[in-house]
Amino acid sequence: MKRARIYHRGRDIWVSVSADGQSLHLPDGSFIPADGASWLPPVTPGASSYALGLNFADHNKELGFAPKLATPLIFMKGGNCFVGHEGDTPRPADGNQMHPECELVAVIGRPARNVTSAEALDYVAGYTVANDYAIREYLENYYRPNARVKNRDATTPIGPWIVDAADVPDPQALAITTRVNGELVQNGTTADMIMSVAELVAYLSCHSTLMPGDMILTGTPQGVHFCAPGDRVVTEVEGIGRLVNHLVAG
Ligand SMILES: O=C(O)C/C(=C\C=C(/O)C(=O)O)C(=O)O
Repeated sequence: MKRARIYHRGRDIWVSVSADGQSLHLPDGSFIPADGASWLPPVTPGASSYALGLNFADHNKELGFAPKLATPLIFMKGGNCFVGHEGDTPRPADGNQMHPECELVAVIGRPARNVTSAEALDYVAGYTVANDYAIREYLENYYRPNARVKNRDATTPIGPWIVDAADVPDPQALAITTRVNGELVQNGTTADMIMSVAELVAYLSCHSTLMPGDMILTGTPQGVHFCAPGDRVVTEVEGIGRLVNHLVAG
């Protein structure tokens, strides 16, 4: 099953999505086409969002970092940075080195505190896709993790929907791709994550109680490709969803 959040007739509502992703089932029992819907980020208001940087050895290598960091690079995302499927993302005038980062996102389903990796996936309700844009000019001379880069308004497209965990037999066996104006610029797999989804849930749950709706962005594979206003950026995680975003001047 898939669930999405849309803006419909003046209301912010959660809907179920047909298996083929083509229609949305409204709470009143009626259906509307998915094409043309006003997609909102499938983020629960008040939930926390954690993100992991440098979780793929090939991406770390292209950026000049060690293949594996001594400690995981965790940062937080505020609600302001999310924008839904088919949304616009502003690229600042001095952000010539802005690049998309396709990521699998795990959504927590029940409170998790000090859970083990072996049991961690039982606490995951579902999965979605994020494009955690980075702006390299803003990263190079600043400490990490960096809110100036990673928490800008509407710079993290997410969605289109959340797929139930029951429909994702192995979150570590999914292709991750990004296409910019049709050109393939990222082509990885969740199999190459340094910390798996289960290890991340367990690790984070030792520091913070993870609550229903909390999200974990799990990092991106190699493929730094600078984008410009006017670009159509499509990030996709196999079996989860295809997220479309439009870069605009900002
Ligand atoms: O891009 C960097 O230099 C590292 C970084 C974030 C990286 C990711 O989001 C990622 O690898 O998925 C940072 O904030 O410093």
